[in-house]
Amino acid sequence: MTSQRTHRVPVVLVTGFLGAGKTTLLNHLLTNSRGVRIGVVVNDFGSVNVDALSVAGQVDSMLSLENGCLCCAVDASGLDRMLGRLTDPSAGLDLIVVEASGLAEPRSMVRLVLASSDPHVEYGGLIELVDAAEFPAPRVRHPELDEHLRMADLVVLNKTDRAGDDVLPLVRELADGAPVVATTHGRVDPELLFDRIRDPDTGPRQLSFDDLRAECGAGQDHHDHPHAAYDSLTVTTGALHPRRLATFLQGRPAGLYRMKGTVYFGVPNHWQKYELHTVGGYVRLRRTRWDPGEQRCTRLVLIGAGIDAEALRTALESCAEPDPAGLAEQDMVPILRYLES
Ligand SMILES: Nc1nc2c(ncn2[C@@H]2O[C@H](COP(=O)(O)OP(=O)(O)OP(=O)(O)O)[C@@H](O)[C@H]2O)c(=O)[nH]1
Repeated sequence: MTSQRTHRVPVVLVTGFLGAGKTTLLNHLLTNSRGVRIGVVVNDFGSVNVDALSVAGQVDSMLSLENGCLCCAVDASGLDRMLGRLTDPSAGLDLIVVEASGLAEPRSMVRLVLASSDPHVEYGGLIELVDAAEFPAPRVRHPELDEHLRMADLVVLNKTDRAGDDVLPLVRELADGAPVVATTHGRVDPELLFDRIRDPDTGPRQLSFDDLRAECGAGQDHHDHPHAAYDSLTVTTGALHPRRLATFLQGRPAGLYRMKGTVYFGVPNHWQKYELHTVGGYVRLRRTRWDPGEQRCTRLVLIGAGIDAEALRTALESCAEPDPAGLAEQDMVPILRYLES
């Protein structure tokens, strides 16, 4: 192995539609890293990088980008600067994982990494996550998702606990020869990625010129990208009334595909921090702890197509409760049915 080789750090891209489980997979890799030192670049679509908050604390080095898609970068220099900081030998990292936003265009992401002028950067492959339960609906709206599967070096069919048996054969067919691994909660064998560090010959397949031909080339026209039709908004407020939030969730418009973030209820015996995730028809609430000194508040990112952002903001803000300590514990009942066991 030459000394130059030892200084090249594989950069693996993790892509997949909104809510497919990218952060979950990333956290799985980080907690099962088996001594492999991993740097992370997290890119979120909203103005608050919820994904960055979810992985913080577990990672050897993390850089976060928010409010826009990395794939929209006009040139590679922004990503290059970030990758340069992580691949520098002084950072001592073995692998960089870039978690794309759920609306990123994988081809553009690959091009950005391949175009890197940083001699330490080595393209490490594309992992495309598929939400086995929600896959059919976004696929109708975004036929390009089929193509994303064809480009991948590894397809992870996630959330198989929520899906029927018919999805795996379909995804295998669409993946066109790329390996497909069926999982729950992003629990892929980390060796699938780490092997590539130890044995570069098992690295990503070479993408052809056609694969990479600039769909958003010289003119950088992003109208074909999934995110062109999507809006996001961030709502920050105090405590939410659990019943009002439950009603909001039940009546949320179909276009509101994704919600994520932190909810504060402040109801007696429910002072904890709650993480809320909605993906299509799926709603989950997870009880967790506030960090020391963390402000007790609600902060949610909402992402959808054809949504009336201001109406949603008003509707969610009107779930606020100025005196949550005055509520009774049974007010939590309608919302607790979404609580993860
Ligand atoms: N039932 C089930 N839920 C899962 C599984 N994997 C992830 N989830 C849940 O799906 C929700 C979304 O997961 P994330 O990992 O945040 O998805 P993401 O792809 O990072 O989301 P975006 O960055 O917004 O695109 C969370 O509530 C996860 O706990 C799974 O295999 N089964």
